[in-house]
Amino acid sequence: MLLSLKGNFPPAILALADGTVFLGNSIGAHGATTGEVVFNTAMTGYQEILTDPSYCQQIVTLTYPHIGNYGVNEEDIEADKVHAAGLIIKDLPLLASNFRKSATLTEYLTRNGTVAISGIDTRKLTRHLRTHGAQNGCILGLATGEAVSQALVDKAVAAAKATPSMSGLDLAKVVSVKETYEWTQTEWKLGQGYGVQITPRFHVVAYDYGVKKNILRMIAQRGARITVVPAQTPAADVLKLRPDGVFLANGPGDPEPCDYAIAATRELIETGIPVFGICLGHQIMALASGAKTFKMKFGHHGANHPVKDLDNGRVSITSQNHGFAVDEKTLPANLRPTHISLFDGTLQGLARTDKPAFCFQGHPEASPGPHDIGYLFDRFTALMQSHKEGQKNA
Ligand SMILES: NC(=O)CC[C@H](N)C(=O)O
Repeated sequence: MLLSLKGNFPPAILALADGTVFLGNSIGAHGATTGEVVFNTAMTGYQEILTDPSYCQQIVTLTYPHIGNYGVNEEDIEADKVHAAGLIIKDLPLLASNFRKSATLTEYLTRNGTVAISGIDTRKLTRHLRTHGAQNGCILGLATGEAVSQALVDKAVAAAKATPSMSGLDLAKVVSVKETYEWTQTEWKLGQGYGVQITPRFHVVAYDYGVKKNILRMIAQRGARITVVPAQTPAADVLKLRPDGVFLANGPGDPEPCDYAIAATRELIETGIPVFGICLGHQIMALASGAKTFKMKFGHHGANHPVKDLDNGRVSITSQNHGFAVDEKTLPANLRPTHISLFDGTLQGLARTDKPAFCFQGHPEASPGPHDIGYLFDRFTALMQSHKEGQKNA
């Protein structure tokens, strides 16, 4: 087998469950990893992508060809560790440079125990996934001095085939925080770093199904102190905290088996407290309202997805990361579509017609990605403001 070694990196094998095999170099931890192989088309933001808890048990292929050129830093993290099950890239530049750089991508992957492969024809792999759908895979990162053999290739294919399907997997409770905590950090500013919310106007309870830090920062930035609670917290415990609004986070896995989250959300929406859901939170809100979700062929993962706001016709370029979607045909009468994807027409946003509750399938916190749809956080703040005023006048 032909294999070009670059920068003394040992060989690595990428195998898909259908038996397709790619050879490359191991640029992270040595060992084996398995997961659903998905592709993300964002040009920047690999550190945010790797640390997004929604990628738990997924191996991410980045279609942008140069990954690692600005290294990693201590600030651009969406969780305290890498959650992606593995990384597949085309080219790892041997020089990484940025004023905030604290380590190289390889050092970071190795430190986090993340198996990663470079030198892959990611264009070919992505076309394969687009044609045949997302499928499970295995990366085998060999140790220095180890050689690729047919036995190792067979082992990688067998591991890919043995990986359980993402459908039916409840991973929200796996990645969720186990204890409640308070959050006050606000958005990052050049020269200042992250800020702190010291004069909150609202109290938000955020369900952690695998929450990205930048979502919490954007809510805090708009005047909220946040209590983050574990995924399985019952609605009654949340109500005891007397929130002005409830946030349902993004998260990994299939939304359908998250029965505890669906039940709690149904109860909370009924109380009339403003509720805002993002991604998995959007799917949970839809399920709690009586709609159904389905597994998409290869999902949406990128930072350039056009989404149309059906209320005003405005098109936003958005960040996306989901493999499931809400089925428009199953929407009950009190759930109205607010946004659709201009790539494939799937549902991107919903609002309850009878309660102050709305949700978005993409990622308005845009970390990484364009900030076009950040107005949804303002919508949540406005709902909390009028709810508070309504309570005062009642
Ligand atoms: N980013 C997310 O919250 C993803 C939601 C869900 N796990 C999906 O793949 O559709």
